[in-house]
Amino acid sequence: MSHRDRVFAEQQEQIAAFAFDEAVARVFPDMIQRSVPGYSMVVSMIGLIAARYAKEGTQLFDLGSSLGATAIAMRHGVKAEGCRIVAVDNSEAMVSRCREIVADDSGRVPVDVVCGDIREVAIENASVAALNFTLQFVPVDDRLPLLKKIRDGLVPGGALVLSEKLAFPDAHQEILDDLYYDYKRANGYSELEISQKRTALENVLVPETLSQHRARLIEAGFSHVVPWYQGFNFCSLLAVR
Ligand SMILES: C[S@@+](CC[C@H](N)C(=O)[O-])C[C@H]1O[C@@H](n2cnc3c(N)ncnc32)[C@H](O)[C@@H]1O
Ligand SMILES: O=C(O)C(=O)C[C@]1(C(=O)O)C=C[C@@H](O)C=C1
Repeated sequence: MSHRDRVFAEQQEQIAAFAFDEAVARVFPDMIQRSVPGYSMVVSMIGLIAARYAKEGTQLFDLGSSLGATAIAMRHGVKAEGCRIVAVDNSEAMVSRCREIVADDSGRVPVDVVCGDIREVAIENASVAALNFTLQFVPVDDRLPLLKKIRDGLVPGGALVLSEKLAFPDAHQEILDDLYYDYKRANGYSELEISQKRTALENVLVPETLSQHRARLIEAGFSHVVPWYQGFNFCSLLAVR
């Protein structure tokens, strides 16, 4: 059941740092759908990417899986035999709900839902990995080691999908921010909700520019970095080993 996101609807005296806690997990499908332009489309396209890149007998990783939407899209996309999906998140509230959602889903590919830190989990024999709006929450200094680990765990020709909120170096920032807040208003968020969530996300969600992402993926050892989606200030890149 999807509950309406009212997490920032009431005036808060002190705005705590944004966390993927029980209150957020409860409303997450509604929150992310109303907050990330193109979210559903990106998730379903990851199903197509998984169909193309998954190789027989390999693992697919959904890193920062929340309620498992991306893992489930991969599960229904994969055509190769003998694959297994590993969904990892360090929020217990997300993981316990994710396990129920995965159990209720009809897909046949095995999905392991792991409660853990993606910086610590072993990535091996992988043909596909997704960081779908997750890397932006990882401390900046930990991003390159994480991407190197993913790159090293991918089989040759394997792919990473990296979806992120972007920062822009110039006037594009204001143009896209204005449109992004219009998107939130059009989805029923009030000015109070928009501004309180913005404060809560400061220093928690740290966006970087497209060129920073591209340079770091190349430094991590990926051969090709292909931007395939942008909706206002949100994008998705396909990085191929
Ligand atoms: C925006 S949500 C991801 C949405 C999800 N990938 C999807 O497609 O629906 C970010 C998730 O990353 C998780 N996360 C952030 N840092 C993490 C870390 N270091 N290890 C594991 N999970 C992390 C959060 O708990 C949260 O559930
Ligand atoms: O609401 C915002 O401002 C966002 O940046 C969206 C965003 C995200 O990109 O992850 C932030 C937190 C929630 O996980 C859902 C969406």
